[in-house]
Amino acid sequence: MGRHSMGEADTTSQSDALTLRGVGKTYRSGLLGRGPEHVAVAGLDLDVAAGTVHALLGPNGAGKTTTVSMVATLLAPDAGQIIVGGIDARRHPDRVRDIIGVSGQYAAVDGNLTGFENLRMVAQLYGHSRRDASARARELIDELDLSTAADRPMRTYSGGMRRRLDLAGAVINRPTLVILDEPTTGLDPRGRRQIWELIGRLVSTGTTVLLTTQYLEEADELADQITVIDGGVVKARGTADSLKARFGEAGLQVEVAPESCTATVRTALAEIGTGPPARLDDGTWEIPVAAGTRSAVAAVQSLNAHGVECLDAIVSTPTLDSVFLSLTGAHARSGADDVL
Ligand SMILES: Nc1ncnc2c1ncn2[C@@H]1O[C@H](COP(=O)(O)OP(=O)(O)OP(=O)(O)O)[C@@H](O)[C@H]1O
Repeated sequence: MGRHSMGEADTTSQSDALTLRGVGKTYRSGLLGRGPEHVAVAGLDLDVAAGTVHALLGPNGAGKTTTVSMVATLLAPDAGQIIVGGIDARRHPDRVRDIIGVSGQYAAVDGNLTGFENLRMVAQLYGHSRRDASARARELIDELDLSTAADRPMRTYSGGMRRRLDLAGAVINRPTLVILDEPTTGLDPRGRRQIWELIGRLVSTGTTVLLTTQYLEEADELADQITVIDGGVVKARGTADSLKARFGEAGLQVEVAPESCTATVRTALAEIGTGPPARLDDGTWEIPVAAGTRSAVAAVQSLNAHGVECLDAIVSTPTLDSVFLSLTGAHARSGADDVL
């Protein structure tokens, strides 16, 4: 597979590929927009360095799709500034469209056409000659591992294949910024991993990726930087590790002697935890704690002081799930929720 031919972006510096300043969008419903207003995005700032993956992470209704739709020039912001590759998106949306690729627009162009025909058509819509369009379509079909299905009608494709074809459509014009709205929602773990690999390859060629996701492991795996949004505002931003360090809660798993009094264990653990202890089905206990191994020592001491024998105490490191929960009050999607 041609590792370095997929994106062929010309952004090699670490300058910003995308900048948002004070971007806002309010939806107005009712006749002539005179009904209730809904603020979907409010005063959003974002800086995405060239050649990196930036994930917008948030629960349902957080404002992720609205944000990327504005960057993709599919929706006009009411306020603020969006600069893509040095171009003001509100003033020059056509020029921005020339340098971006957007997912979700190509997979279902025509289900009766083959994957190859679909891609060739997309390339022709971008102005490539039929010959160049064919060559580019074949090249991407190889790179996206779709060769065996390339000459079958699209309607026979699995969800994962459609998603890969859609990604091919998004990169066919060699964009410098690729915008992917929930690129793996609904895919099984294998399909999800394939898309992650493709995104990794895109970025290794210098392309910048802005993606939205509700999956923590996706942001954790792919993103150089994560912006957590909820209710249209930024709750936090940083690398996965820095978010975990700042907002994540460590957990302590404790095993006590089987004959121990439940109420006493609860009391002893409550004294050292940062939240209520929970007794799991297998009889072990779990409790959120301030990060650090001292919590395990503190648990043993507290249990001993209450006359409870502690058999084991292990501190687990903070996960992005606890970050998500503490910032948005919602649990993230696990990825197993919505397999096709
Ligand atoms: N066309 C619209 N008219 C009115 N309200 C809208 C419209 N589109 C989105 N909204 C509302 O704006 C808010 C942000 O929606 P958006 O689709 O951007 O969120 P999201 O983070 O992408 O959520 P999801 O993960 O569910 O797609 C939500 O409360 C949504 O109901």
